[in-house]
Amino acid sequence: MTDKTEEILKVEGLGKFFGDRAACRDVSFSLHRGEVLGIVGESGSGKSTLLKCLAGMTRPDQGTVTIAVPGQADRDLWEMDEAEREQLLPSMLSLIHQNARDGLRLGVSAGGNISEPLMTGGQRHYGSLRDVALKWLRNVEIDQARIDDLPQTFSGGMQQRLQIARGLVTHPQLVLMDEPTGGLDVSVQAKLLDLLRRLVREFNLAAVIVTHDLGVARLLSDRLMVMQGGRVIETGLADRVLEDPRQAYTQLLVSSVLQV
Ligand SMILES: Nc1ncnc2c1ncn2[C@@H]1O[C@H](COP(=O)(O)OP(=O)(O)OP(=O)(O)O)[C@@H](O)[C@H]1O
Repeated sequence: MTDKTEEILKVEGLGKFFGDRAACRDVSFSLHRGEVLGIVGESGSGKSTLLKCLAGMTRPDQGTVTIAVPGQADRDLWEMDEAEREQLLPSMLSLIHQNARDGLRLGVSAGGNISEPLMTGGQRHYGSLRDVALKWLRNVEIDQARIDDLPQTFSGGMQQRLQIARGLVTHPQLVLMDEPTGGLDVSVQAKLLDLLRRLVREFNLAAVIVTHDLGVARLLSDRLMVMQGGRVIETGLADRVLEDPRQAYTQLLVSSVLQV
C-alpha cells in the first residue's frame, strides 16, 4: 500500500534570472503523493520557467529541487551530473506539454510512442510491450485498433491523450503538466479533464499543473499557488484561494474570470 503522506517533491528558494530579470525567485513548496498543485498567474509571471526548472530542462540559478527517486534516497535534481539526470528522469517524473506534438514522436506509431519509454528503460519483449501499449490506449480512451496508426492521423484531443499515455506508462511518481488542456475545444477539454482527474486518483500521482485557466485549476488541484512577477504571492487549498482570495492580485484574477 502506498504512503499518501510521502513527500515526492521539495522545492526550496528556487530562483532563475535572465540578465537582470528574475523569471522566478524565492519559490518554496513541497508536494506529497496523491496531491495536485495548481500554479496560476498571468502571462510572464514565471510559471513555465518554474516548471522547466522542476522538469530538468532549465538549470535554476538559486535553490534546490529535491525529488523522490524510486528505490533510492531523495536527490537534488540539479546536483546530479547530466548523464545521471537523463537516466533517472523517466522514473522520477514526466512532463506533459501543452502542445502534444512536443511530447510525441510523430514518425512512430501510437503503440511505439507508448512503449518507447519502456524500451529506453531496458524492456525488450515485443509481446509484452504491445500488451502494455494496448492497455494504455484503453486507459486513455483511444480505440485499441489505432495502435499502429501515426499520431498525425489523430485529432488534437487524441494526440494529447496519447502523450499522457506515453508520459504515465513508466509510472513516474511526479507528473508536471504545462497547460494540458490549452488550445483544445471546450468539449474536448472537458473530456480530457475528466480523464486527468481519473488517472491522478487511480495512480495516486503527485502532480503540478501550470494553467492560466482557473476553471481547470479548480477542477484538478488540491492546492493552488498564485504567482505574480516571478514570486509566489498566495498559496492555499484551491477552494479557499478561489472563494476567499486574500491578496489583491488574486482577487483581481478571480473576479476577472467571473466577469467573463
Ligand atoms: N529564455 C528566456 N530568455 C529571457 N527571458 C525569459 C526567457 N524565458 C522566460 N523569460 C522571461 O521570464 C519571465 C517569466 O516567463 P515565463 O514564460 O516563465 O512566464 P509564464 O508565467 O509561464 O507566462 P505564459 O503564461 O505566457 O507562458 C518573463 O518576463 C519572460 O520574458
